[in-house]
Amino acid sequence: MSKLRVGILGGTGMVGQRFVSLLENHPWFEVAVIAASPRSSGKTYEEAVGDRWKMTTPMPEAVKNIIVKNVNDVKEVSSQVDFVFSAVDMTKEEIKVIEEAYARTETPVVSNNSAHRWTPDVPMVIPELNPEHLELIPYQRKRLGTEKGFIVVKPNCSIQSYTPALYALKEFGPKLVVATTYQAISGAGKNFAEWPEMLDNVIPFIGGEEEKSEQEPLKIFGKIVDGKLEKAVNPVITTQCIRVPVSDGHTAAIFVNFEKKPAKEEILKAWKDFKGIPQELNLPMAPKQFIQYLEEDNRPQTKLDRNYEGGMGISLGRLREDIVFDYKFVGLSHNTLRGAAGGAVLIAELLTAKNYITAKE
Ligand SMILES: N[C@@H](CC=O)C(=O)O
Repeated sequence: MSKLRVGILGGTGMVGQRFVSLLENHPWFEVAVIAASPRSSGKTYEEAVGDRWKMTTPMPEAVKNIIVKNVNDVKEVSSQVDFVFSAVDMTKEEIKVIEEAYARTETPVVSNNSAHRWTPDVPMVIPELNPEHLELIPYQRKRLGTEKGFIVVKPNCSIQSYTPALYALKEFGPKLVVATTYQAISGAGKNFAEWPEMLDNVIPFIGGEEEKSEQEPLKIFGKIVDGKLEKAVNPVITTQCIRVPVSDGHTAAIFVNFEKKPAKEEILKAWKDFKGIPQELNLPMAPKQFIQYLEEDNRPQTKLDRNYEGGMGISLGRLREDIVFDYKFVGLSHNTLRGAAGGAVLIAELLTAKNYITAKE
């Protein structure tokens, strides 16, 4: 089969660059269009990014001479792609409007943005956890008046270091969770050269992050009722989100109470055995082993473990009983791979495998 033609909206920013890197040599997808702000349009991708290339691997040759298009030229961009990834940098309201405009041109949109995460008929998906939420797509298409176009979003990066671990323990009814996240500076789209204040420093505030970290897992745990996603009531989650001087990798320290307290061995087995459709279908970006548990007391560590399974796996450690809660443990996930562009590419692979994304005639 020939590759599907992909557009990257907001291709010059950090997440956009991550999409460009991940799609180099992708077996199913190829970058056909890169779109960005009017400021960048008309320039080659190499010129538009200039010295702001933040990936550790070089810019792929195949994209250097692509002429960047204006992201607001929805019809023109849509006419040249089968679907788009959205990493646009606009206000929430503008993002809502532009992502729907793309969907209405019969172009599926896989978004890294938060704007549509609470739109009731827009699935917010971690492919291993809640692929059944894609069943919202026909309802959404009906609202949009489309046959093929729709929007699917991925959740915030912060929740990925603990939500899979809790979801894998669903049978024991996780009911109360306290999570403190230690978030890398790439989550703010920055590196140390651009944010020297972060060296030797910790900042105890990330705007809007605690609300997302508490609420978004409940949509993932939720169920579809009458074509709308109804969020779950449990687990009740309270968080503190802290920016730490780490380049990549979000860590979370978790305390949890269950309806039925499992034995430690049951938890370890549930994590080890947990897999989803991406593993069953052997999707190109899917980690073979989604969750790894590290026995050493000093793991997981960002430097050693963030790239586990190409940055798409979750690393857990330090599981032990607690004197206040049933258990506590530590989780780690790569925030710009599993937590951002990698998670979105995996969603697009799942959508393709399930025929929600197909080549335009
Ligand atoms: N908001 C997060 C980025 C994840 O999507 C952060 O600031 O780390």
